[in-house]
Amino acid sequence: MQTVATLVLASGNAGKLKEFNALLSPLGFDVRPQSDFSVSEVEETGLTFVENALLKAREASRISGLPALADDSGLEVDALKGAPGIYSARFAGEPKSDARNNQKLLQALSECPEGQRSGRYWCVLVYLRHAEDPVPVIVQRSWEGEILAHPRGEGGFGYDALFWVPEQAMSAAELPAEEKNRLSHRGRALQGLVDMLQVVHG
Ligand SMILES: O=P(O)(O)OP(=O)(O)OP(=O)(O)OC[C@H]1O[C@@H](n2cnc3c(O)ncnc32)[C@H](O)[C@@H]1O
Ligand SMILES: [Mg+2]
Repeated sequence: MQTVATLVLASGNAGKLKEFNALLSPLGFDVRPQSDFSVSEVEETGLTFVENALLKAREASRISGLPALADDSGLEVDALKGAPGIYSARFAGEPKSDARNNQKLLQALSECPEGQRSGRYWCVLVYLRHAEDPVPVIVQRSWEGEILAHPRGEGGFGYDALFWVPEQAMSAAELPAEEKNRLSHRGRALQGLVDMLQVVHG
């Protein structure tokens, strides 16, 4: 297949990289992880997903000299006033650990009854043509769900085993990968981004 574009993925998260590859490779994108260029993790100092995604994309593009795609995402839980939000990756502190983050989430909701455990994943994608691109392409999507009281399923990453998807009657970790990519915050944001790239950049 003809390569439509080469880009660097500004993420060190193996779960995200797997999902991006599955979605972008069939569309003809040559997707390179930022580790190929020894891009190190930037400090995520923003107060919004979009600021953090911009910081990540800019750094990856600056170091690699390629267009960059960054994802800043997280889980917003209503009963926790939106936490862990932009702090989802480091909810239980450093070093980042999905297992400890999940434990902390269960603990924080231990008194919260069924029916009051609503939440959503957010994904903000930023695409930069180059490090100083003044016209970033930005797409944000959410995915509604409920936080389970016990983990279910082995797939996905992050909080997926605790994220119940009512329409499918499964946790995100029980959904087949293609199904998660079709429904998820990241999958739908990426679809939106690809559509916008065709309009904005031809
Ligand atoms: O910044 P990069 O290098 O991309 O990797 P990261 O894991 O630090 O990524 P974020 O800063 O964007 O934090 C997002 C966190 O939100 C959670 N998360 C986001 N999308 C998710 C998904 O599809 N399934 C499960 N958890 C998700 C998960 O805990 C991630 O670590
Ligand atoms: Mg991060």
